[in-house]
This record gives sequence, C-alpha cells and structure tokens, in this order.
Amino acid sequence: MMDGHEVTVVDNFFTGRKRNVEHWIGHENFELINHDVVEPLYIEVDQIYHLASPASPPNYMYNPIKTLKTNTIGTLNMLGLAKRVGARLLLASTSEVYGDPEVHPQSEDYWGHVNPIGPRACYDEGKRVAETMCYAYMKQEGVEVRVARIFNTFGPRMHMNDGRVVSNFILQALQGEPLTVYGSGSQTRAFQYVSDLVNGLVALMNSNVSSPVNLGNPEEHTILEFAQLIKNLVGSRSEIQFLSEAQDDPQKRKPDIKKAKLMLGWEPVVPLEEGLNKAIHYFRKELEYQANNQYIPKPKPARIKKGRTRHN
Ligand SMILES: O=c1ccn([C@@H]2O[C@H](COP(=O)(O)OP(=O)(O)O[C@H]3OC[C@@H](O)[C@H](O)[C@H]3O)[C@@H](O)[C@H]2O)c(=O)[nH]1
Repeated sequence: MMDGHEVTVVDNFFTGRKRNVEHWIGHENFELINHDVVEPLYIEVDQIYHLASPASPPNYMYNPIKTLKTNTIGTLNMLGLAKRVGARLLLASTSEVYGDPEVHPQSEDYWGHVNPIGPRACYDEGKRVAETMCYAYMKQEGVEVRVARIFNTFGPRMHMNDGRVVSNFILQALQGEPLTVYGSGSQTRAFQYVSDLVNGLVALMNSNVSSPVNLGNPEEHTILEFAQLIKNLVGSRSEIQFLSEAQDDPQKRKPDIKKAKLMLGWEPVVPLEEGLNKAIHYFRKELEYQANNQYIPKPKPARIKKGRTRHN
C-alpha cells in the first residue's frame, strides 16, 4: 500500500482479528473482505499471497478437518483464481514440511520426515500437498507460483491465545506464571522476527524463483534457553515448569538460508533480543488493554409486568 498497490485482505477471522488491520480501514488502497478461501473467490488481482491456514499447533489441531480443507480446497480455489485472472501466487508453506528432520540444518532439497497420520499431519501434509498443487498448476496451466517455506516466526499482533512458544512464554513471564516447557526443553528452534519474514515474502514474490525457498532466521537455541532468555528480558521471577512432551514434536530445526541469500539477496536483519523486546512491549500493552476493556455485562433489572396475574 505504501508503494501505491491496492491491497485486498481476505480473512475468515478464525485466528485473525479485525483489530490487527483496523488502522488501515478507510485508506484508499485498502479493502477488507470477510471470506473463507474454502469457498471460491471472484476478484481481479495481479498477485496473491496465499497465507490462509491456522499456523499454531493448538489452533491447527483444534479442527484438523478444517485445517485440511483450508490447505487443500483453499489452495485449489486460490490457484483457480490465479489461473482465471493471470495472477502470480505465493504459497505460505512451512518448515513443517521437513517434519522431525533427520538432516540439519534443513535445506530446500531435503524431502522431509513426516508422520502422515500423526496429530500434526493436517498441517504438514496439508502444506505438502499444497506445494504439490502449486507445481501441478505451474506445469499444466502455466500459473506462476512462488513457495516460501516459513520457519518459526513471532512478533507483535500475535493472538494472546496463539499457543506457540514465544507468545506463551512472554505472557507467562509478564503475569508471573510458570513458563511451560514441553518435554526436557532440549529441542531446538530458530526464530525470525515478523518484519524480516514480510521483507522475504515480498522479495520472493517479485523474484523469478519458482522453486521453494526457506525463509527463517538461522540462530538456533534450545527451548529451555528461550525460556531463560525471555524470563530475563521481562525481568520476571516466574518458575520454569516441565510438562509432558508434545507428540511428534520436531527435535531440531534450523533453516539453511543460502538459497534466499543468493537468489533473493535476503537475510534476516532484526536481532533476536530486539525482536523479543518489541513483542514483550506489545504483549504488555495487550494485557493492559484487556484489563481496561473487558466487557462486563450489567445485571438487568427484572421486568415486572403490571396488571396481570400469571396462573400456572
Ligand atoms: O508453551 C509452550 C509451547 C511450545 N513449546 C515447545 O516449543 C517448541 C516450538 O513450538 P511452537 O508451538 O511455537 O511451534 P512449532 O515449531 O512446534 O510449530 C511451528 O512450526 C513452524 C510454523 O510453520 C508453524 O507456525 C508452527 O507449526 C516446540 O518444541 C514445543 O513443544 C513449549 O515448550 N512450551
């Protein structure tokens, strides 16, 4: 929009919120449509960022059939739209296509290690078939596709109930509650800040790279290290609580981003602590907002009908 493009945001608000975009409402380049991509969409566009799908494990596992429909039927609908209007489509794929990886770090030529019937399958297999659909439409129909394999990402405007580790730990630390580590905490992740991801997505969309590209920050830590770091940044006295391990939880994950560097000239620039401090600031404000804006229904006075006696 700042570059003069007209942007139509399509959301069914399953995990998104109108508050996240309310500051754009009224801008002449902005339009917001309440729509679910599982149903066809008829609009005129040049580029489609197909980002639909819950991305947090508790959210996508909450309704696995809906997650599958969004990633399969939703992707077919978006590819159909791209074909009809001659638009380029960028699919938000995921590091989860690598499953619980046996190769470390993960580069784009790794085929992955995914349990097709496990609790994560609705998402990781859903995204794998979404990638397959993109390349089928490219080969058969000549649709221009871009595929971003997005690694763990965090930042302001995440939902308070998102359930992923960064927002959980920050909210727990801010409220003095125990930080919930699943398993031993020795599993690793590498987190990128949201603005780095957005820059990577725009660079990929406008590049000539049609094969999948990893977008992530390669700085890897154990989950226990993350818990300590967030606790320290918040200045919290919360304890660390060890809960049972999540089923099929990937044990190690870190992107190999050589391809993005070479072909897009992209790499993350926001240091982890700087990004975490921005997210901490956001969630602090969100907690204040929630405390000040809770809707507490006022008790209604009983309505007394005059002049009539009720006989049962
Ligand atoms: O409260 C929590 C939440 C999570 N965790 C652990 O922290 C790690 C990261 O978990 P998250 O739920 O944040 O995210 P995951 O890495 O499991 O999945 C993510 O992967 C990449 C993206 O495509 C998706 O957004 C998401 O599926 C896992 O090992 C998980 O078990 C905790 O220890 N405590």
